Amino acid sequence: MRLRFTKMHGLGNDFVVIDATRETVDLTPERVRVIADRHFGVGCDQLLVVEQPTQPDVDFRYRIFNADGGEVEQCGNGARCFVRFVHEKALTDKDEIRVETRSGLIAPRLRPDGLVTVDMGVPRLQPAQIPFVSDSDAVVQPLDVAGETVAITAVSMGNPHAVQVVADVEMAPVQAQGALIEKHARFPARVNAGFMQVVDEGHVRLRVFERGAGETLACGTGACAAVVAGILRGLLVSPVRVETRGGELEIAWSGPETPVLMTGPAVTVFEGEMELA
Ligand SMILES: N[C@@H](CCC[C@H](N)C(=O)O)C(=O)O
Repeated sequence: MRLRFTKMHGLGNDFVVIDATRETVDLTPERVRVIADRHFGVGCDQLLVVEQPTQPDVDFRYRIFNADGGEVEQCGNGARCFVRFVHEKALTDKDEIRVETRSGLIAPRLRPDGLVTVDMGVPRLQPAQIPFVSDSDAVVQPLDVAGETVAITAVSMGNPHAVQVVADVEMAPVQAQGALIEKHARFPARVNAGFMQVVDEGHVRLRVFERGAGETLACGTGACAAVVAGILRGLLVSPVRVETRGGELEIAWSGPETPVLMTGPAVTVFEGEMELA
């Protein structure tokens, strides 16, 4: 199978994007892993597939696969790249697009300055919605990680996040602890592990160990979840500038039962073709 793709990134969180609106693309977890492999394939953190919608009044369906081959519910940086992709491929001329994802509808908007704002939906905070095994719905909950108690806030942006506050994000045990939190038994669907340093009430530094991809240069849903956690903990006031290793996002949230708005860039790097067995 010959696969045409576009390589894109949002703040260095990189994607292979496939247009499946006109032809069916037969993706297996093994094929996704090969495409995402940085030595034997194209290389990416996530693979994004753009399809025709399955629901009325929706423009597209957008599917997301982690580098480990697993299909997931949501991807914030991917949502911004998705909008740029459908414009560059002339699949639509709408600036405001309604998109079906595994976890519901999102509404990205391409702005005149080239940045993309995405309505990422209302964050889910009840343990069962995340899913997180807990008898309590307290904002801050203890999590035992290899004998150490870590204070986390569990948030779903469609996909699950465990956010902790750290003194210095550059010194945080992102690799070692992130890998343990990702597969923690209290997160039955696994989880993205966020490490957030609060600089002031409108500015944080963030690193995320992503489920199915390891640490990435930025995580859009991770940024949304971190700001939600920070506001719920009384540490932040919307809007918040989120500094990642790959660049900055602005995240706005007016509080429970309101959607999170994420604004940031999306970049096309190159187009290519790959032979898939
Ligand atoms: N990089 C993404 C999130 C991709 C999915 C995530 N690894 C998961 O498994 O939930 C983003 O920008 O949000």
